[in-house]
Amino acid sequence: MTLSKNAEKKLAKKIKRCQLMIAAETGLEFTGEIATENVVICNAGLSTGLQQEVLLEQVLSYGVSPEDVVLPAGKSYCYLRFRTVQDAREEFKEGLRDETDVERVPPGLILVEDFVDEGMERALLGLVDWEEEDESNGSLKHRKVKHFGYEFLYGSNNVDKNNPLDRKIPEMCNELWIKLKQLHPELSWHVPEQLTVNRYEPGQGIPPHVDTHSAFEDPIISLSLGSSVAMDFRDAKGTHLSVDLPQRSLLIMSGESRYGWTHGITPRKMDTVRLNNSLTVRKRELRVSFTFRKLHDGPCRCQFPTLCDTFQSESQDRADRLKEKAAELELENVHKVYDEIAKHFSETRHSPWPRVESFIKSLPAGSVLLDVGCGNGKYLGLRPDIIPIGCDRSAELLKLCLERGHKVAQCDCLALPFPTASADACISIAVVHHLATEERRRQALSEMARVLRPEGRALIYVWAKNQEANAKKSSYLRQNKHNNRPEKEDRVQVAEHYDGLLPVHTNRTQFQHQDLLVPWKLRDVERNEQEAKVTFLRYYHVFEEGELAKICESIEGVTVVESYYDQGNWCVEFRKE
Ligand SMILES: O=C(O)CCC(=O)C(=O)O
Ligand SMILES: [Fe+2]
Repeated sequence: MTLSKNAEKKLAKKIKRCQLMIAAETGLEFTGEIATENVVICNAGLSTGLQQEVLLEQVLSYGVSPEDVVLPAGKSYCYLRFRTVQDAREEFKEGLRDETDVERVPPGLILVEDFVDEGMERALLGLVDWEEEDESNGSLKHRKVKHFGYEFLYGSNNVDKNNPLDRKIPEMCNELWIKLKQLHPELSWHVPEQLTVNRYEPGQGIPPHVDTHSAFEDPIISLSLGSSVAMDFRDAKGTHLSVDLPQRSLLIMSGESRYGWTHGITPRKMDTVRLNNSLTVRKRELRVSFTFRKLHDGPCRCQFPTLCDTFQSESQDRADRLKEKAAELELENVHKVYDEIAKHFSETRHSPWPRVESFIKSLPAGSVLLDVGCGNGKYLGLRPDIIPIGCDRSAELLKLCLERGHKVAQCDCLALPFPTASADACISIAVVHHLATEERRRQALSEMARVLRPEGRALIYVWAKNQEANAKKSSYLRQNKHNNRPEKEDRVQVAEHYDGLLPVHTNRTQFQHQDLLVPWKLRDVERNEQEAKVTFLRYYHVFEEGELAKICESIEGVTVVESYYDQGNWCVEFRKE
């Protein structure tokens, strides 16, 4: 618990008083253990000005939701009534965690209690004239702010480096750095260039945010003056920690707490404070915080991509580049490769996959079956009583189909040369994962839906990123005869004719990335040497669970009938309405 010793004592006394009063009024005894479905919260009742919503919002965020909240008229306590004693215990455990749990704070967060004394607090508060209207006032609807050095732009949580303010950080603050350096010499602390003073009336707050990574150095510090407050921290996994910031304490957000968690203050008039095994509410007073930041130049290189502006913009750049280069990438690293490896590839592709075969076997006689990306045509000859038509981009693979007497057409799956509603069924096995953007993958699936007649069915297979679903290795991984392990160096190899970086996968190992190049090693027959091999790199986008079904569902007139995992593939059967 982050209360000063004094406040802690005061609160403990108050709680004891409260308990005695409730005991006298109701004849109940306090045990500290839960034996019924009721949990009493002291100093949290109608007479303390508590609103039910405030209580619910806070209690719900900790554990099981209560069936009922009882706020007896004119009393300073309330009851939470749970469905079962078990639920009440859960809540008690969760909401009123023991001392160590309550002290949980985001990693890297340091709280220095009583960082300034009351004299310094008064002096600092006196620095800001809230009546004065000038360029350093931020225009915010719900709270007042004043900026020094640079304006902190709350829209972007950034500053305009080219637009410094005339008003600099007051000199009085210098003693804060000296003290901080003495207390925490391990911090790479720089003298700040920017100060934002936030003024929160009770009931006001600040939305969850992260101070833009690339704009400011680590750490960011914030001094709480005038009132204590609970600050909410949330990480990418959804963990929520409420950290109590006592009056006159200094909050230091460094490392993970600076980069991997958002921080914010929920707008409300009181906070739930947990002390030992008790819960109580504390009214907020006027709080003024001093947040100091040092500007940072260049990109951020943190380990927390979810909240990192640099990572987000760089990955957007990568995605944009990939979009532009998608067709080129597919030409070089899919179509040309299949033409080169057609014969060898075909030798490795004989037996039909059982569930694809049973899909084909389930079709009524006379059905027109379209195989989009038919390869060597291994699914075209399964039934003499249907009309299978294959299509593929690779002329060399189509030659093999023709040799086997199949009917095939050469085309790109993004534009099928077949009339709308002309096929009864469609299969596309291990094809859509060769398309380099989600837009193109959706386009191919939409084309299949278009050519299907109403009620027509399609079966799609794509490679799964996870090759070990249900703790069982896929046949692809099981063929790892040489005990291959992912090779680090290979991952940054540049794909020829593609100006982005794509990792090169190590065959027969789990996928490390979603977009990658998979090597195909071909014996060099020209040189007729057993060992001389040429490596071709095929582009793949391997699918996450649910990804394929989600795209199919987003196509108008398509209903997903089944979505399943089969030997390292994500598979969807869909029907056209
Ligand atoms: O009031 C505080 O302590 C924090 C303010 C804050 O997060 C900010 O200004 O970015
Ligand atoms: Fe902030």
